[in-house]
Amino acid sequence: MTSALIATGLTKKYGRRTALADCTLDIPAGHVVGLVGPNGAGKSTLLLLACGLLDPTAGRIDVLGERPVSGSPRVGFVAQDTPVYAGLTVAEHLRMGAHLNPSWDAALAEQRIAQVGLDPAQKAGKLSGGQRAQLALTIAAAKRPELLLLDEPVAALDPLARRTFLQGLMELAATGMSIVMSSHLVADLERVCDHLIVLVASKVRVAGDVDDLLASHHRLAGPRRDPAGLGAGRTVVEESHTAKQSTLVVRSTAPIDDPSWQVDRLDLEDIVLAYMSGAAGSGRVLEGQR
Ligand SMILES: Nc1ncnc2c1ncn2[C@@H]1O[C@H](COP(=O)(O)OP(=O)(O)OP(=O)(O)O)[C@@H](O)[C@H]1O
Repeated sequence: MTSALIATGLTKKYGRRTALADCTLDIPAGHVVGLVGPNGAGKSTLLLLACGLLDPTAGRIDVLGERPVSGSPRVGFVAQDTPVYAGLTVAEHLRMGAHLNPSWDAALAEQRIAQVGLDPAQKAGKLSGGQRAQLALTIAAAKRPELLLLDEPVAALDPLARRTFLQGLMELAATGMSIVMSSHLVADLERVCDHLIVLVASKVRVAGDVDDLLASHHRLAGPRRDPAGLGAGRTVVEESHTAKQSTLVVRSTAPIDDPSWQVDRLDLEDIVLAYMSGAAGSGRVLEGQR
């Protein structure tokens, strides 16, 4: 597996405030990767470090095998607040992109602007939040970077614009571009991402290919009991109990063959929520998994 991004003990402090603490992760290249986690988990900080707009306080980050350099033609970045120059028109943004980026794909830029219905003569300051997001994505994509980093790019988009945006992303991914996208909209991530990372308080709670995560996580419901009896090779991600019933979210590669459990599939959102909930921090690893 080649890596798009490797972080080792990565730490970023703003004065006395720690934004990212001792984060270690490995994001594979050639995938559309969803980065999810609660507010304040450190996702934006990680992406800013990855594109070289911030320097680490401690630890190390490598992006496409190199230390990040701000403005690298190999990495495109769309920040959370989709910054554009209010006084410049859409067409002027594209001309500036062409001027600044040696690998600028003018045909791609013009085709995307037409596809999303942006008026080239419109000043960026007069665009809606969603239109600004589309412009920012177009500029980042037309650099033809090897890695595109997107920080909550669809938060401001209406459902139709979101679908268009995500389709655009899938087209870019089909060209071989690696994409890492943070978002709280897990249903969207399930549509476009083939790899998912759940980051909670700077730590990876779970990471893996979406198909593997969906296949290996189950919700079990049955008469109340101690989950320790589940057997080897099963990780209890989340558990809740009433006087009579136990409900568990379990990661298991082996089938759950005890007929007293009702076993249900989970969607990606269920899995993410299980890892993000407080119980995930103490997820029990049953004997044989250690
Ligand atoms: N410029 C800054 N100065 C001080 N603290 C900061 C700064 N930027 C981020 N932080 C703090 O660092 C922590 C991580 O913030 P970050 O924005 O990386 O999280 P996030 O996972 O992207 O959150 P969200 O989902 O809300 O966007 C938070 O506690 C935040 O308050």
